[in-house]
Amino acid sequence: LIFSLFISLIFAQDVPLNPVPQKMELSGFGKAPETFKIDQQNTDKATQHLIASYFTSENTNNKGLKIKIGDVKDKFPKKFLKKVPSRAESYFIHGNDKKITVIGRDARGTYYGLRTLIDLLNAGKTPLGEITDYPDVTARGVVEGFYGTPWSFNHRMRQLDFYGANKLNTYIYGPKDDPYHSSPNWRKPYPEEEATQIKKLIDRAKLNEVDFVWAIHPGKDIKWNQEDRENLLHKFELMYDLGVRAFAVFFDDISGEGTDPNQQADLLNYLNENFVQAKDGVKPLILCPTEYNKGWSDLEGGYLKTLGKELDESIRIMWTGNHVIADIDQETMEWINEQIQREAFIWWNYPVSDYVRDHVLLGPAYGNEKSIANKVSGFVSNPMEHAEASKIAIYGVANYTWNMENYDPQESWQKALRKLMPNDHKALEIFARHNSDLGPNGHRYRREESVAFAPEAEQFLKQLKANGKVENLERIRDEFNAMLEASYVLLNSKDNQVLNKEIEPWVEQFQLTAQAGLSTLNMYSALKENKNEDFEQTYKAVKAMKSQMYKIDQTENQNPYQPGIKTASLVVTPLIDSTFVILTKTYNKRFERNLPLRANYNPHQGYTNVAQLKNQNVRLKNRKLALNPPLEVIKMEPQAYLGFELEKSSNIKQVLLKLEGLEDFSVLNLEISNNGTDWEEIELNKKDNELKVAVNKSGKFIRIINVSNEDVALKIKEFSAIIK
Ligand SMILES: CNC(=O)C[C@@H]1[C@H](O)[C@H](O)[C@@H](CO)N1CCCc1ccc(F)cc1
Repeated sequence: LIFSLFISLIFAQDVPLNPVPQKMELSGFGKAPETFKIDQQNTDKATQHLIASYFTSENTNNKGLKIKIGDVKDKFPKKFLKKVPSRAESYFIHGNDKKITVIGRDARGTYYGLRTLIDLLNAGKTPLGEITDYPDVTARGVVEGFYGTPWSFNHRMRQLDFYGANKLNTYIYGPKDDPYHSSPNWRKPYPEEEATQIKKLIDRAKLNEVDFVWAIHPGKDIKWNQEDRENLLHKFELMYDLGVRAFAVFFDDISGEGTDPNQQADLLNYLNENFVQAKDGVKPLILCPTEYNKGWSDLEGGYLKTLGKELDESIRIMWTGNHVIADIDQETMEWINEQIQREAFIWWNYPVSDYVRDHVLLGPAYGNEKSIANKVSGFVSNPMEHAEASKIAIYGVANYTWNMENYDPQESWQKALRKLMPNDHKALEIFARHNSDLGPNGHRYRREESVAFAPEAEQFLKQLKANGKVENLERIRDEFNAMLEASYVLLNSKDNQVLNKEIEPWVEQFQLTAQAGLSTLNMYSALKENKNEDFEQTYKAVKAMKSQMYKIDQTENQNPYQPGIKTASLVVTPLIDSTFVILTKTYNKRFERNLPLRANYNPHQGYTNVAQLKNQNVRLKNRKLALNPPLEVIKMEPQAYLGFELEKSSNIKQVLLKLEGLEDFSVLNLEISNNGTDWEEIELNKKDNELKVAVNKSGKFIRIINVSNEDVALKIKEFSAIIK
């Protein structure tokens, strides 16, 4: 065993076998010859296609190294046949300098054996000895189940090829925003064009030994009656006619009638009897329950217990873990499997980013325990809307689900980067290691980021705050330089234009971040040498970079949820912003200057004569300019005012005001102005303290002003302006 482990270690470093096989007893490798002679037994279409695509007239002839490939039903030496593991999709390879034998337990096993052999041949090697291999998890792959722009047809075709190459066998089609998957059109057939595309996807899936699972999401408006039962059956028939042979029913993220577990179970059992069992070649049904995580399950209600009791045992039940976004451990599985009386089918909500859309999640796929292989009936990843970038995590899931106990997140991550960008993987690594955390979010799910750099950043800030001098300036500068250079290599790389297109805005933002970092370090040096002109010059440069970043953040990736482009948000960006403020504060104090401290660029300022609110921050998000609501009570003397100064005169669409603690609202006027001296009052219905005022006038200044001759005390819950 030690020996075979030793070999597998060499293997792991030396030949990126996707994924790492379970067991290899090799005396080493042969040098792959120029030509081969293929002797294939009754292989299936996918294997024939793979053979034809790799062994061409270029590299096959009668004198070539023999490769005999087939499955356990074919004629092979007994001593080999008995070595083929009994599990589905397993294979056995024997190689010496005369001949290579590949035997699959079944068609898919043969295909995977050939994939492993081709990985070796691509590395110029042949196996000398034996490889015995099988998947740890039955269903392995991806559920396209996110909110946002569904993947394109071309991206899906690429994904299926990636799954075939990495032994993933499941792709569940369930994009939340596809109207024919969900309400209102789940009852309707796909239009001609989409139907044709689905047919092509199914054929491509077959050629990659991937089950294309078509999911329906009827729960928002399903009626528990015969009509809708027929509607669902009819839609499944239509999808069957397109070639779908695996089906799922999602009841997640719904409320109302559709959530009834007895009705859900009856429907699924009905579909199972009248469709799955009635037709040939259809895989077991998959259900995504309404209570799909422990945080949302109401035990007294008995929802999960009901499903566990009522649902035919062949039907898989999906589960995201102890929370909507959660990593999976032993305890998670023991709890849910007991509830539903079967092994749950894991829906891992990573690297999905539809709740942190301004971030890309490019880090290692880590956090799931390695002891759960026989506790799950499936493990699929819900990815980002950025299909190509999601491959980094998906590659990790491929390794994790095939050979779980040997899974190494870091090693898989490095291999994935090389798969995606064979030449410029180093640049991608530098970019990816600073683009992996999600930032603060409602699910409180976080990832490591800038791991190696974080201690340096911490030390730098600590010393800068303590005594204005730092010892690791060079190491910080090196990282910013590496980031800058990586951004140019990435933007210029020909390795993977599809990936480039997806991450380009983030790479541009990353480039500006690196430049802002380097210039902030120049501010540090200029301050230390009292080169005040240099300091102010490089200060201006940083502000200029920040305004460019702001423009990217306001124009790219605009969506109603988390618009914009955030990069390196956990360690690098905070380091730069904090350093910038500390240095500017020090400079202002030392030389009696008052350079604005705000690191982050915002063209609009607060505008007030209330001392309390001098530096009250204003936030611009998606055309909405909001005052960060001050928590304390504000005292406004007569003629005191509070509001905004815009970068330039703009159309002010609407003003929103939520105030508290005001008896008589008439003391305040809402006014706008183009020059800060001539003010125009905007009519307010001064009775309620929650106001949405349509303005639709252009102005550069917006304010509320105390027009009485009494002091006014009030609390501002919201004061914002919609600018178009
Ligand atoms: C297994 N099914 C899911 O995970 C459903 C959805 C989508 O798949 C989405 O991609 C994912 C992560 O954002 N889930 C979160 C949904 C949380 C949510 C839903 C409704 C709310 F009101 C608040 C949060």
